[in-house]
Amino acid sequence: MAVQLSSLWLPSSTVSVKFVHCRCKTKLSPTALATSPSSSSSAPTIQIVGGKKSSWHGNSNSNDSFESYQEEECDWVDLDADLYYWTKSLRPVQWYPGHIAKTEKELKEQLKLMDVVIEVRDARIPLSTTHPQMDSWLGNRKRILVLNREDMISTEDRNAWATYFTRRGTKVIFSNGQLGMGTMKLSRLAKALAAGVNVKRRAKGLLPRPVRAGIVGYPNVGKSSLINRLLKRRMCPAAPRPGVTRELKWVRFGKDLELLDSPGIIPMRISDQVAAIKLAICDDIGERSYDVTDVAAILVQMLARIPTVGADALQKRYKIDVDGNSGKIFVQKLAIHLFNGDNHQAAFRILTDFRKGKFGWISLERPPR
Ligand SMILES: Nc1nc2c(ncn2[C@@H]2O[C@H](COP(=O)(O)OP(=O)(O)OP(=O)(O)O)[C@@H](O)[C@H]2O)c(=O)[nH]1
Repeated sequence: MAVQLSSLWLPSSTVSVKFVHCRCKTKLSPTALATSPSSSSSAPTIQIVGGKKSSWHGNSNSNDSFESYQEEECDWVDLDADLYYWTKSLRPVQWYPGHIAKTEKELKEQLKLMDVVIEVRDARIPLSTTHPQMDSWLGNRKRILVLNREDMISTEDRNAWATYFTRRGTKVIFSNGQLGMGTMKLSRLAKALAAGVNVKRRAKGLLPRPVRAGIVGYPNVGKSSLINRLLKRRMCPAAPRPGVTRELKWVRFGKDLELLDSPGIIPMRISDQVAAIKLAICDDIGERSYDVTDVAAILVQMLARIPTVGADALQKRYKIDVDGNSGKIFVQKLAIHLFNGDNHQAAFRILTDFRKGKFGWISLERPPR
């Protein structure tokens, strides 16, 4: 079943099926039992590893590494299953402003002109930041996958995703749209992939033309920043909120590459609400589409369970215990403690802290196995 799931690239919520086959070495925690839907079978132990280094490959002690690797994998599978239940009762997150509908239509037209398509995703949530229709839109078109915000995940996460995509035969580049890492490699790869275009043109007696590369992806994943970094000029509007780019725009990079910046597109209806909540946590969807308090509460519950963060990190930062594994109570307590009872402000603080990396370099997804 796990093989089927990974080959279908199903979103994390569906990975819960794998749990059935997983021989977890987890212990029951009374607090998690009281609140966690999946805990009726076994609730994972909250493992506090701390620091920036991800526990993806377990600790350095080789005797323990395989066991801890398996346990942590199980923790993640449990977490994905619980996330599904946590999000079930919430107001669905949906965001489809007018400019996205317009872009989707125009982009399909422009795709015909592209020699290569560069799909940008958020490295913290690579599975949740791909459009379900992307494969059908692109067909056999040459394609490069960029996992941007590489600075926001650990080296171990990066290696795990690199292995996962490489095994699937997908060309993947990690980039940093703020500092420009990966951009030169991206332009070289785009030109190399599309080199055949001018070979064909020459054979027909036509003059060579620049390679056309379209940059597509979800909102706020860093598409415009990547182009600006590559051009070393602010040619495309970029800002820390989704939906800044409103128009398709072709820009020229040197003599032989043309890039299309496009507004972020997401589906009209997001059926996977676990993915939607992750988009909200990572600020990859318009803020009006979700309840900040609900999203922050879920983030707290996630962070408490993520091996490299844990309840201790939350306690240390806010001086508040994660009681009964309830993120909502945590937000309310923080509101009383720091914001005169304003839950919205407290929730916003937690989300902002996560987005600024105050809890370390955290990927919210793991490659399916
Ligand atoms: N930490 C970090 N921030 C980044 C990175 N790339 C982009 N950003 C920031 O992310 C925010 C969004 O970047 P944009 O380039 O506007 O994203 P976009 O995909 O064009 O967004 P839309 O206009 O919604 O389509 C900006 O504040 C960037 O500075 C990165 O690699 N790391």
